[in-house]
Amino acid sequence: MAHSAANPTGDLITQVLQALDKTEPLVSVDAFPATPFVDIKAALDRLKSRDMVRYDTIERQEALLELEGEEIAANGSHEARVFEAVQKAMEGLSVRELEETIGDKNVVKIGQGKAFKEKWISKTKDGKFKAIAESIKDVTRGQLETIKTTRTHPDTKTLADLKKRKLIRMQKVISFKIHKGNKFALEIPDEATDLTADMIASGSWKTATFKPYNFKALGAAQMAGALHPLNKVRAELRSIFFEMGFEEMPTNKFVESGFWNFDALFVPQQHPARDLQDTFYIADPPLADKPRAESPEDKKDYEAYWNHTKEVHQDGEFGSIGYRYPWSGEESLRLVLRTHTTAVSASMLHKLAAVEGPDGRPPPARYFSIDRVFRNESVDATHLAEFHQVEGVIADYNLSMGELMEFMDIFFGKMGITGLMYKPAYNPYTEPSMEIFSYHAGLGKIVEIGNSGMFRPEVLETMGLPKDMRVFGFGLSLERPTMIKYGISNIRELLGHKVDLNFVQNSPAVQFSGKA
Ligand SMILES: N[C@@H](Cc1ccccc1)C(=O)O
Repeated sequence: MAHSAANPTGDLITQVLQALDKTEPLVSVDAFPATPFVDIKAALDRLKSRDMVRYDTIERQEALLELEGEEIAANGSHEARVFEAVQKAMEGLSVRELEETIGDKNVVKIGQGKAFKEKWISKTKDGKFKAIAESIKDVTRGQLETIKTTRTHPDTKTLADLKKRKLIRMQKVISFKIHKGNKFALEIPDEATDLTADMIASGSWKTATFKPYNFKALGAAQMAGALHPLNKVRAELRSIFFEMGFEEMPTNKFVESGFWNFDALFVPQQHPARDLQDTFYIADPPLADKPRAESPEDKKDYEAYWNHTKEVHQDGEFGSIGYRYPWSGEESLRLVLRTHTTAVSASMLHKLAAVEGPDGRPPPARYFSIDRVFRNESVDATHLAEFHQVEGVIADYNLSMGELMEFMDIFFGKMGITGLMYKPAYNPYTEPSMEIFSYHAGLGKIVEIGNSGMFRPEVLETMGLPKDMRVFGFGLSLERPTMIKYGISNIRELLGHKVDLNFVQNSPAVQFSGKA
């Protein structure tokens, strides 16, 4: 908005008024050929709103000389130059001599042909050019000179002709034809912007000139709400999940029991992830109630599931020998800030086990969530104690690893990430587990983009899911793709109190194009 054109200098306004005082109507391109159109218009609009001028917009075609046209206007047409050179040499000129005199082979080549045709020159027996005309008239040069000064030519045929010869070009010029308005004066009078109490008291309002309202003026740009870059990427990812048939999981609880965050996922109670260094524990209240149904429709026996989980940890089942340690019920009830949204996936899968599909068995399902998780990490440029996890879970009968890798290709392909690579990894709840990598051309290196795996029978069958139902899960952070997308190297630019609001306000929308 603060463009200079919207606020023309007083100088230009004074110049317009003075020029108009002498010449009326005044044509802006003639009076101010070098002043930008927008500046003139802004000045005129200011004067017009005060009834000091009236103006009409006029459009006209102007003829401008091309480079060759300029040269002819300055030095004469090719044929005229040939004639003049030949006429000056008493003995006539050979082609080479002519070329030397004029210094441009091209001028000689075109010029001598035309000069012959016009019967200005002829050739002697010894091959020299000789002038035969007394004098000539260089019509083209004359026409171009006229155009150079007037930017047009009275004969439209001449204009068309010169344009065809590429000596001139036509250009549309917008100009203003300006007349004096009813309140014309040589300068804008002093203007009051507001009617004040003082003016009313003194009566000066009666004679004051008020600045006219400009109802067309745009208001100052307002700072409106803007989606945070993480939200923009999140929205894009959600639409990819929905498009691929996923259902969104309810991830509204940040606090979970150790049971859902760890035990249901067959994470042993001595696992380092459960250490204070890795997990935030809640002090008050320290313990959750035993797992239970949260809605009357949920007919699962949570108490039995809790006990069954204990048995599988201690002694194993479903082909597993278990961990062989005394499982503590109290440890499983300790409240934690969830360390992954897989805690929610666990409770979703447990519920799925009770759903009867058309054939009486749990139907295939696809769940996803994108929400916050917490880890007791040392904070650095790329790690905070909290981040957003993108999680997907696919449950189906007889799923194979090949199908899952195919799915990953499609899913990440939609985000523009291609050429996935896998590395065997370890999660207590999946076997096999695979870290997912991709080559990032922008960074010039291979980056880890996620973690994945097939849930173990100890997890699924304890929940009551059928043996031949396989469940594949994967997780990635929302921050990583967002940082890459926006070229951010420090996570604090994205999260926390140091975030630059201008960046949030102006970050472009993300559209995963499906291209890397
Ligand atoms: N929970 C894993 C991601 C994951 C989800 C589901 C299966 C396998 C892995 C993580 O936090 O990295």
